[in-house]
Amino acid sequence: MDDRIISANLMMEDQAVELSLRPRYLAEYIGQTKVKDNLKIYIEAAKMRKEALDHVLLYGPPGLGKTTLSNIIANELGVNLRTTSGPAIERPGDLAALLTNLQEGDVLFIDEIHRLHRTVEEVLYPAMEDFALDIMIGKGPSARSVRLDLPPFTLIGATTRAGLLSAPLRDRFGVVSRLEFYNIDELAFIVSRTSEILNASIVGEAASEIAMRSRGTPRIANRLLKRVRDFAQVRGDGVITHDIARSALELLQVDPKGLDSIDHKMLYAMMTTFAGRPVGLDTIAATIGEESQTIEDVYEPYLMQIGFLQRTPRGRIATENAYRHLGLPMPGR
Ligand SMILES: Nc1ncnc2c1ncn2[C@@H]1O[C@H](COP(=O)(O)OP(=O)(O)OP(=O)(O)O)[C@@H](O)[C@H]1O
Ligand SMILES: [Mg+2]
Repeated sequence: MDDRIISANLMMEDQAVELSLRPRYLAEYIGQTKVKDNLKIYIEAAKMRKEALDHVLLYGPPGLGKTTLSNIIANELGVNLRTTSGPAIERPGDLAALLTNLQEGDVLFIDEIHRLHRTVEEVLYPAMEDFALDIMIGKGPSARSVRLDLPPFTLIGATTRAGLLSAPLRDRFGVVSRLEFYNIDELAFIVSRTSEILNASIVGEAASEIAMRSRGTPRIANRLLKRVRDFAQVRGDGVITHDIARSALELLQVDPKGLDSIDHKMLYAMMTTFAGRPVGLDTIAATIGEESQTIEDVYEPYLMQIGFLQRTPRGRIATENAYRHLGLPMPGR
């Protein structure tokens, strides 16, 4: 079970509050400038032509704002948004029902689109390409296929694993956008914005402190802020000062780079047990008791982003920066 405070995955405690924290328009959506600037133009153009926006694929690590952005796109277009997810669509008929209920220009959002069943995916091809639904009528030799027209619509697919998408599906998206980790300033801005919505007062340094430890991820920033706010309420007078933020984050065992005890354990093992030699993903997974998939999709991207981990053909290695961060000498130096 993934219950690390620095987990980018959606946790129970996030659910209630995330809805109220979600920016509703592009102007409120912080960062991701390139993605935003492109979308702005495509949305404007689609509105001018009174056409459905091209299909959009959003990919990137969890918690960076894919679901949020999909909601914003529908809002900006002024259309309805229908939300579903890959694993939730069990049969082709389920997808057909969703598609036939769309109105012209609507957005259909499919989260975790890499987990669509093959048979369902095949229904999606003509729907995306020709706004058509091919339905089989009858069985056996007398079976025939009938084509049903669909209203023009926009499919937005979201995935943490673009590499798992089949080529025919990927090729049918006109807009493919990769969301990046946020920088400290952007995260500090998000933390301040969230504090305002939560009616909590926070000083600038405290917002930056939380931002630095949020692994480039708004979801983590918001979660850390909520925990720190609790400390400020119980230990202080409610104001989130720099001192309170720092000591709360220390108690939560999130270090200044956003690493927790499990990251430390993993890096330590790589540096000592494996003496700096390349280590395979599965070995790392066994060492820290986490699934390989989770490490690869969620934890590794950030460690690579901050230059603590490198992938080599023979396995993962910790970098000099990582040794320095943990205060260990690099082997052979
Ligand atoms: N650009 C942003 N500006 C402000 N807040 C943001 C931004 N992006 C994300 N957030 C906040 O982070 C939270 C998580 O974002 P969201 O649920 O959209 O991530 P996601 O990429 O869909 O994650 P997952 O991969 O788990 O589905 C949102 O509730 C929102 O409050
Ligand atoms: Mg999401």
